[in-house]
Amino acid sequence: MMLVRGCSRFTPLLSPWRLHSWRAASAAAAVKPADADTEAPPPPQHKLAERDVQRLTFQRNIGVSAHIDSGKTTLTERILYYTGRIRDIHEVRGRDSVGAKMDSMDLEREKGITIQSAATFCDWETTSPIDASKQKYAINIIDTPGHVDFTIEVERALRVLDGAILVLCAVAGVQSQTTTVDRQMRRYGVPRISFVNKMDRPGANPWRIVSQIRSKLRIPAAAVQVPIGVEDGFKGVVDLVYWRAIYNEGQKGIDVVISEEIPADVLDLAKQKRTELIEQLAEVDEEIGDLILNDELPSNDQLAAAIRRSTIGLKFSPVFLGSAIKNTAVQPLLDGVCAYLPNPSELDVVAHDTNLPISAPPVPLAPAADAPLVGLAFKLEEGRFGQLTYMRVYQGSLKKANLIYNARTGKKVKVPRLVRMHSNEMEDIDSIGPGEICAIFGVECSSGDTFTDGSTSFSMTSMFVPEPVISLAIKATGIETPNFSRALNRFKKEDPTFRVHLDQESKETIISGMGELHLEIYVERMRREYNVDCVTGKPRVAFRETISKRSDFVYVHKKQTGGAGQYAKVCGYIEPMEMDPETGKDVMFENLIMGGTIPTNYIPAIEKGFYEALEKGTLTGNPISGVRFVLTDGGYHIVDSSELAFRNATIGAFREAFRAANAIVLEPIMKVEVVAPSEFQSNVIGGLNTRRGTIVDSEVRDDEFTAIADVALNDMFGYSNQLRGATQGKGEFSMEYKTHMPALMNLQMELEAAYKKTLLAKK
Ligand SMILES: Nc1nc2c(ncn2[C@@H]2O[C@H](COP(=O)(O)OP(=O)(O)OP(=O)(O)O)[C@@H](O)[C@H]2O)c(=O)[nH]1
Repeated sequence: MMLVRGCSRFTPLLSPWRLHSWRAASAAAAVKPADADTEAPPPPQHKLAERDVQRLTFQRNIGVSAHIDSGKTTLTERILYYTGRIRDIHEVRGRDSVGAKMDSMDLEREKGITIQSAATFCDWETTSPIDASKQKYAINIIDTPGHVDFTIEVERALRVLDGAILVLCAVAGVQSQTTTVDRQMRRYGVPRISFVNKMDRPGANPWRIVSQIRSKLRIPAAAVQVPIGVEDGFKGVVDLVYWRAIYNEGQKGIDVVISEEIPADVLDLAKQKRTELIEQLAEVDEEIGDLILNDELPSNDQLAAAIRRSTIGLKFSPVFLGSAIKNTAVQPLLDGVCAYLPNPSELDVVAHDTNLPISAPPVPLAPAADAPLVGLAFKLEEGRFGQLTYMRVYQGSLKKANLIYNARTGKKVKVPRLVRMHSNEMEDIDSIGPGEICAIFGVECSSGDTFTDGSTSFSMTSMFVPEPVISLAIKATGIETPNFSRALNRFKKEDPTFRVHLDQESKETIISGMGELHLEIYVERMRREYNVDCVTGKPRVAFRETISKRSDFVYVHKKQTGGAGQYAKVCGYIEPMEMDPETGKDVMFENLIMGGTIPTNYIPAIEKGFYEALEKGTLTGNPISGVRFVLTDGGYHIVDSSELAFRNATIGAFREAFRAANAIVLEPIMKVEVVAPSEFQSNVIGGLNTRRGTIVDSEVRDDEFTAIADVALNDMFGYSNQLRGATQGKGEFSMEYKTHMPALMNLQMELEAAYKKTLLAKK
């Protein structure tokens, strides 16, 4: 046996090499799936210099994503330890009460869940024979939450990452949140390697998981390793590509031991699985396909190259196996990150030139250091030193004290401080190159803003933001201090899925979000971070209203009451609008007026009026979505027209047109996953049926079964109690937002009647 790595446990934080090597993710959003029918963008305008290529080749920007409790944080902790980034391993909910590095919030450590994504970076020298250079790879990692209530954290991480590790439990396999993460990875075109964790658990079965990846996630996949030992006896893996056995030894598995000798008891299985790997690749990779047709076998390097090509091409996912908690086979996974996931220059990233019409083709960006700067602010955090803005630099370089321009607002700002993040710690830096992630202080902006050096008008598409599904009335106990609104404003700014509004009728502050846990965490953070104790009302479903047909309007707002009058005329139509799958946006204002029938300085007031009208539908008082407002004509009066008059005219016009457009109520539909012992299957299915659930999938394995159903959120209140009763407390469920659907007519009528009653009571 040969001892390959007795890795130094701790590398100094500020190694000179690392100072220049922290890289980060790319606008994977721009990566088109292999079979996309859209035309490929033209090649980037800026060529990469040799030193760009050198730097980027050894750069990886990855996310770790999965269903709740799959072991993402535990895995990331090992990665940081083996790469020398942290001195010791601390467990999630560990007995030492320190907690994992990436769960830095007190609440995360107490609850043992990840709430916010955390970024860090490390270096890795791969053991893979393909890489003879022995140069270390710089890996930026974002650990994301698994709980669906914090899905925006996954969304924004994947928006700016180049590749991902999809973690799956070796027993539970593909779970509901795995399919959500899968969808998010597809949305942003992020190549992924799969990691079947918890191989030490009784009942671990990687082959079932591989087949689930193929059938449920519909991506060709094959194991690139087979396990040596099972469950408690799991002690290493056979690398099927380079045909070697890999074990962990030493303190917490720090030493990687590689042997050419494949243990006799797994030899047949390894041969069979290597053949399966080649067959799967032959389906998606031409070179391997041709070799097989000619009855030839690929060399190890050919096999590795094909895995890399097809993974980056989004046609394949190589599957790795391991046990993070038992410190087994994590290092080979890191080798896999370097070998099979792309570097920032291998992805097509585009921006839109805002000087050109929307229909103009996008402009390709290149991660060249001397190209004009293009960066995307993807996450905001309020810190002790002001706003901390996480930014991915896609093109050009960002330097401390530089002036940068916000493409949305046109504002010019100076970069006062530039840092790299290691969970909650920061490292000051002077500049950062393309393909990297950094954070800047003291720059006011919104999440999703693009920054440039002012020489271009480029703007990048933002991320997908799902609509809230649940809301609560909230108020401070005792006298309300300024901290109450300060906290709400901060949370609203940091998290686009957290909304706050004042209900004009009840005068209550209403907070909305992605689930009860999401809102609960914010209420708790108000108490801890702002010293504001709050009482909350009962959770309410976030219903919405929409229209089902086009409706034209010609509306004159006219008031003559003595003094200055008000006059404004707006003409146009509203029509149903589908959600943009890239951004989640489903409302739009369009101005088609030509020839100045309304002076251009009144158009923003009309747009504002439209967005104001969307806040409250006339049926049930819920927000309106799925509407395009098109302004085609209008009229004004030289003296009596004003911004206020046009705003009021728009609100009046919209309300009138809305009533005529067959307005309906929409309710959130949730994807509910229930896991329980098989003996309770009929109880559980019966329970879901009584809640008008539609069973979309079910699976029985060993003594356990899983049912997945679509159920209206309104019908889910009290489900945990019912499930407990139906399964003697042994059933578990999770749910996540799927879509909004028209509510049944009787529910709509009920909601309308209740709303009318509150309106009447106010009069
Ligand atoms: N048996 C076993 N348990 C593991 C393994 N990895 C993690 N766990 C346990 O699984 C639980 C969840 O681990 P985490 O690392 O918090 O999982 P996570 O995916 O980061 O969790 P969230 O971010 O809250 O979704 C913890 O109790 C871990 O100790 C493993 O390889 N084997």
